[in-house]
Amino acid sequence: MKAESSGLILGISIGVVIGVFLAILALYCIRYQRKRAQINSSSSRRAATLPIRTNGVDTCTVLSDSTMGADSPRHYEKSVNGMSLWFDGFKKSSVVSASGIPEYCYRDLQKATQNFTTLIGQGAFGPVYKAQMSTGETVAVKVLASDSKQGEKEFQTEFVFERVTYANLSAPPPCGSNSPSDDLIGFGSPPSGPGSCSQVKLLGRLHHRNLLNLVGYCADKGKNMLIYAYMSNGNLASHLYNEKMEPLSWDRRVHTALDVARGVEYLHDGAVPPVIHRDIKSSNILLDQSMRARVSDFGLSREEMVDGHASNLRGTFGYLDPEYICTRTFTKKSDVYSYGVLLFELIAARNPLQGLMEYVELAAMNAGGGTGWEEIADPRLEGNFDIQELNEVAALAYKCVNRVPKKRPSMRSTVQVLTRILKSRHSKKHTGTPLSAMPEEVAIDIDQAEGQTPVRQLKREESFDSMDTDL
Ligand SMILES: Nc1ncnc2c1ncn2[C@@H]1O[C@H](COP(=O)(O)OP(=O)(O)OP(=O)(O)O)[C@@H](O)[C@H]1O
Repeated sequence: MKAESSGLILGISIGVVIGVFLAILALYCIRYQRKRAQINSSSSRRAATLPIRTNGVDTCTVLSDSTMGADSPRHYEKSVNGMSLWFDGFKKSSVVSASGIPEYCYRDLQKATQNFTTLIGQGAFGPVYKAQMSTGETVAVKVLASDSKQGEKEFQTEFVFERVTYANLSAPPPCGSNSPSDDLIGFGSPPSGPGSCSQVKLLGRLHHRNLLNLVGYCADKGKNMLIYAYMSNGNLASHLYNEKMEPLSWDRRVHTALDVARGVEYLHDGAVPPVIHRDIKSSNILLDQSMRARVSDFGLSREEMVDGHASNLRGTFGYLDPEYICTRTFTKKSDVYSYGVLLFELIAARNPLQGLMEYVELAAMNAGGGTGWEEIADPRLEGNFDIQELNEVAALAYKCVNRVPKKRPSMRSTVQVLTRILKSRHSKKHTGTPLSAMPEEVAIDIDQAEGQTPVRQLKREESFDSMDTDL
């Protein structure tokens, strides 16, 4: 009996020991499996976020496609390694430079522009050509005229953007003015030079649906060229002033005003460090194939010439903030002034160099209490506009051109006012219409007006980028 019970105890003990051993083994196996799974997933995540490398050159930044529309040379179809076709097509001839922007060789651009015969425009920088890349993408190539001092400066400004702007800021302002006001853009610390990572960050991060971004450049065989997304509907000025073109509808003009306001708002409040455009004007607003506007030439400024001599003033006469002319201090509010002139151009289709603002001042004497601005409306509109809306846009424009910079609204406020105008237009027209039933463009504008993507939270450019991809 005793032997029997001690055998039983021994059996139970052995059973317990084996059970515990098996449980420990099972736990160990589970933990091992989990760890393996974690290692696998983190290594694949790492692979997915590795910066683009082309020809062994690190880009320091992954290029965003957030600015790309249908006209863009980079409507990405991701290839296996995460690089776009845009790069793949040019692997042999282009490299992604240290600035993060792909560099192309002269020969390829010569071929793409049929030996530079496809002229589409001429600016102070030099001629602009339409180019058909071998991938089938269409781009615009700005060639720096070899005799153009302006162009050389501009190339430097656009390409070595941060360095030049910083240098401008640190120069003592002329006209006895004080150092730049708090309003003025500033860069935290001097960048370390061309090709540095701080420069990469600036150029690589200026992405917005309403900005025309640099998509490549060429510095080969003594030629400097800048490559941009091709905007098939040209510039806004030609739509306003070319009698051969269909006049823009009032509706399109308000949407254009909002697109531009959003692009500039991004430069002022979304970009880090903030950027002042310095040359907002209708010829710097380009229209894509769906007539959405993109602001071009941001951050650079041409020097105005007076009787063949450099005036020391950057920007374009007719759009220049009078306060800047006096103090030589350019602020965000100087951009707001130029934007106000552009708004009046949209309303009246009159060139600022041909007395637009004198015309506006005359009309302002009669306009008051939110009425009376309709007398300056573009005759080609043939009265096809909502009078109240036109008066609201004109009142906003008039605030933007206030002589006192502090009384001008911020670009963020202009975006809010314009979205409110669009919102009330559509609620008047479609009372009770759900947003989802409205045309996409309108729904997007109203969405943002209602703060579904609160701008205040979009201080960082990454947030603006993610907003762009929604557009
Ligand atoms: N990306 C583009 N897509 C289509 N057309 C373009 C593009 N870039 C420029 N153009 C055309 O070329 C013209 C000249 O452009 P550019 O930026 O060199 O000068 P601008 O802005 O018109 O004048 P300025 O140099 O005096 O400021 C533009 O007005 C536009 O018609």
